[in-house]
Amino acid sequence: MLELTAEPLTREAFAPFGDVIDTRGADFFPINAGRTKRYHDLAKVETLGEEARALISIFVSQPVEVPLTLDFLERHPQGSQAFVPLHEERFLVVVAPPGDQIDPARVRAFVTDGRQGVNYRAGTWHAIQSVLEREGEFLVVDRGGAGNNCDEHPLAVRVTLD
Ligand SMILES: NC(=O)N[C@@H](O)C(=O)O
Ligand code: NI
Repeated sequence: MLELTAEPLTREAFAPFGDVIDTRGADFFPINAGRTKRYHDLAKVETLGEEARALISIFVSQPVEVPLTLDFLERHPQGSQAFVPLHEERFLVVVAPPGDQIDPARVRAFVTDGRQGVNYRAGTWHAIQSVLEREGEFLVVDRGGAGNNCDEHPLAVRVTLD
């Protein structure tokens, strides 16, 4: 069983796996006669393969128990997948770099601070949505289309919080 302690999520640490969606530390430009700050292009949406298109969904998730025990990670080879909390929900993120095998030494666990969202780049191995403390609502942007877009890889992981 791989034992991990979740680290606070940062853009830098998450860079090998995708993007952190957050206004803090991001550039913006004014639009709408200066009334709006556009935090532009915060994450790369990937929709690959046949009949590919971007989907916008809302996930309503029940909270996970901590320590979180996992027996697999999944990946979406044909597209990215973004999760943005709608009510400052915190969630756990367990990831491994793209590739056909998972190297346990390269698996990382993060905890978000409620304001952060994540965008898993296509092929990044990740745990399924794991909200903490209370029911969570997430805006999800991912890929629809033909063919398989979800692979599972067995992996036994136990994630604790500091
Ligand atoms: N299955 C599904 O749409 N959700 C998962 O991909 C997930 O990462 O939660
Ligand atoms: Ni997923």
